[in-house]
Amino acid sequence: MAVNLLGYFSNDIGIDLGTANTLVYLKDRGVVLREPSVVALDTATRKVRAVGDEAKRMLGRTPGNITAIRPMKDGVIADFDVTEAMLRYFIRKVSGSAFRAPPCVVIAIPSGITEVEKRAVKDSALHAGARKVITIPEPMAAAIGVGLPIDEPAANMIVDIGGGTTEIAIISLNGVVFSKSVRVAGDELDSSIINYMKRAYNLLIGERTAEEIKMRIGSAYPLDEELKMEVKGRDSVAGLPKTINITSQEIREALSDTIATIVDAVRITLERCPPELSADLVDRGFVMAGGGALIRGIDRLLSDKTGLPVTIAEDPLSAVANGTGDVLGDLTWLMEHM
Ligand SMILES: Nc1ncnc2c1ncn2[C@@H]1O[C@H](COP(=O)(O)OP(=O)(O)OP(=O)(O)O)[C@@H](O)[C@H]1O
Repeated sequence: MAVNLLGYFSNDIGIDLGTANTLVYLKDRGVVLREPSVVALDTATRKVRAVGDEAKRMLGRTPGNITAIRPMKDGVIADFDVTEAMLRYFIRKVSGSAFRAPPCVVIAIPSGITEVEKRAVKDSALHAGARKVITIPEPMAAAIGVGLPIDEPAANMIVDIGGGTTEIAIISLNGVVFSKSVRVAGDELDSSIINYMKRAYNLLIGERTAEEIKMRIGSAYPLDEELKMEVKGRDSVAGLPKTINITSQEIREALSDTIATIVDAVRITLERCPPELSADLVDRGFVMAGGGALIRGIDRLLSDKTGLPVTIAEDPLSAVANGTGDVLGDLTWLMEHM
């Protein structure tokens, strides 16, 4: 067991409390938990029936007495009690009986969050069993997690496309020079697919099917080899189950408006960048993180639209969690800089 800089024996943890997924990083061990941020509740008593993977399988498939919800919506806490129950479940799951003392928890939060929302996240973690809670802005954690040299007097730019929010930041000398957070990301892409299927084929599909379509054939840029997929849902007119075949070209078109919003946010960030830092970005470009970085061709599209080199992080889904884990080793740095 490690001794941290505050002098306690602990198994301190870092948490990426995401709208889509929650990741927990255990000090000296790495990412030990990666589960959907979903909770299934008993509709009448609001008692928690399942959390994480098990609850996600229930989304859209629950009988009347169970409700499966995502307590973090659009990058903020939509349901405090349920978020707290979820955090408690995850913290207990990674700690088991291993913690001799309650852990110090570093939580990454969206940069656009209000003070009230920030307080709510901290309180949830404290009630969930943390000894001390320190928050770090998501893009800062992502930049650290992908290994950008944020302490240098030079522009380090990160674009993190998550489930509920896209976070863009330019960091220099351990500080955020400019950041932008838009509540448009993976979930909005799923909604675009749901709307398209309804409009074009009278086919009603659920969130999980839309996400699967996005992952299997979604793209932001023409593909060398276009893809096809069979989709099942309910015909909104006949009311019966129906199967149709769709192409990646159609889905690209369906996603285009939402992707354009993300591109605009990146451009606005670049327009606000001080000139010396803009000059750095010409060569250094920016790094993409978050699950949205895995949309085929998004790096190419952003590179075309900005004229900058774009790199996708090696493991984009773990970037924020890895960043919270990296700073666990130096909590005094974190307290001085956050
Ligand atoms: N291969 C893939 N292709 C396209 N999208 C993907 C892929 N894998 C994951 N995603 C999407 O990435 C999103 C989740 O990313 P991530 O886990 O980084 O978000 P989060 O941290 O939970 O959300 P936020 O940062 O908004 O709080 C989901 O919308 C998911 O559908």
